Amino acid sequence: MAVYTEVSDDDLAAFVAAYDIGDVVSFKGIAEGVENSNYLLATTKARFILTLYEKRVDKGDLPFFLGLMEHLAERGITCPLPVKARDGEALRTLCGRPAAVVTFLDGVSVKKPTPAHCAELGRALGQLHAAGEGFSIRRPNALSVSGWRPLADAAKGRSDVVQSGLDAEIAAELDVLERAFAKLDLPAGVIHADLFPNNVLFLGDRLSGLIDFYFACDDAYAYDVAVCLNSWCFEPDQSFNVTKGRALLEAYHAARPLSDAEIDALPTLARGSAIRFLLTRLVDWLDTPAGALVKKLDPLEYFRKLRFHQQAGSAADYGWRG
Ligand SMILES: Nc1ncnc2c1ncn2[C@@H]1O[C@H](COP(=O)(O)OP(=O)(O)OP(=O)(O)O)[C@@H](O)[C@H]1O
Ligand SMILES: N[C@@H](CCO)C(=O)O
Repeated sequence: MAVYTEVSDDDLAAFVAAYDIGDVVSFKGIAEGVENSNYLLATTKARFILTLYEKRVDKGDLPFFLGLMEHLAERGITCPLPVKARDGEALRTLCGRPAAVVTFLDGVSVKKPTPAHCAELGRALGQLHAAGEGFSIRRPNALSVSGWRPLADAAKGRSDVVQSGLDAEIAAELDVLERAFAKLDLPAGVIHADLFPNNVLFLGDRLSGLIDFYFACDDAYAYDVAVCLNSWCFEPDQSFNVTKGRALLEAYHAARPLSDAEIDALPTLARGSAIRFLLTRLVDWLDTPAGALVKKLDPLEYFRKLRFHQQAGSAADYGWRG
């Protein structure tokens, strides 16, 4: 579910009246997503997504997210474009929550990405990184290496109910990663940081849009590549598909060339990205009450991915041919 805040007809009518987007034709909550309340809003002019930003989104970050989507859309990236109301503001309030209207993108997300989808994704990610250059607002990645220990502490003493020995495994991994990340000095800029298949839309085999920029931040570009290797290139049996990895990396490299340092860092970055999603899923798993409507995501999926990366010797294990 992702409708935490119900919007009444009167509230909606008053809200839409501030825009030049036509009259409401239909308004429907969207089930997918876990962070915010999303509605599909159809008007006499077009379709839009209306998002009410829920508790986990820091209000102070919204100018970054909305400004970034505008910056990227102006540079040819197919991402939602925030729609300004007549007073020139895209960020408004609805039902006591910060809210925005963005353009609707056609397409569907793929459940089982093929190598062709991975190539499309790699190319779009490279283009996204290049297009983000020059964006003026900064947002450090709160879920990078300095954010992992506090998450592990939040789960400490409880994670063994998910898997015996998990606390100790996480602590040992963090010791390794904190040292390894301290040595990295990689090209950085705006990254999406959560470009999972559910946040990428396709029309057939062609990528038609990127959505959900609410984890976007400043970090190493190659970390974003590692997030995608994790979320696009493993099979349901948790084996890594080298053909998909190669398709993703080669298409990315063609759009934004990877340096030798970035390529060498991939196993470390993939481990880091695996622990990031393991930890956020673990804390959510432990903190979400039984019976809550939110779909809980399996932390152990990322523990198994982490195991693979711990064995990876070089980028060749991800399909990189140099
Ligand atoms: N601009 C858009 N165009 C078309 N569909 C969209 C758009 N924005 C969101 N959606 C739809 O709404 C769903 C939820 O959106 P989104 O992923 O942004 O939500 P979220 O609550 O931030 O979720 P999560 O962080 O779990 O991915 C998407 O899966 C997609 O189906
Ligand atoms: N993509 C995240 C969910 C938050 O967007 C995950 O799979 O853990």
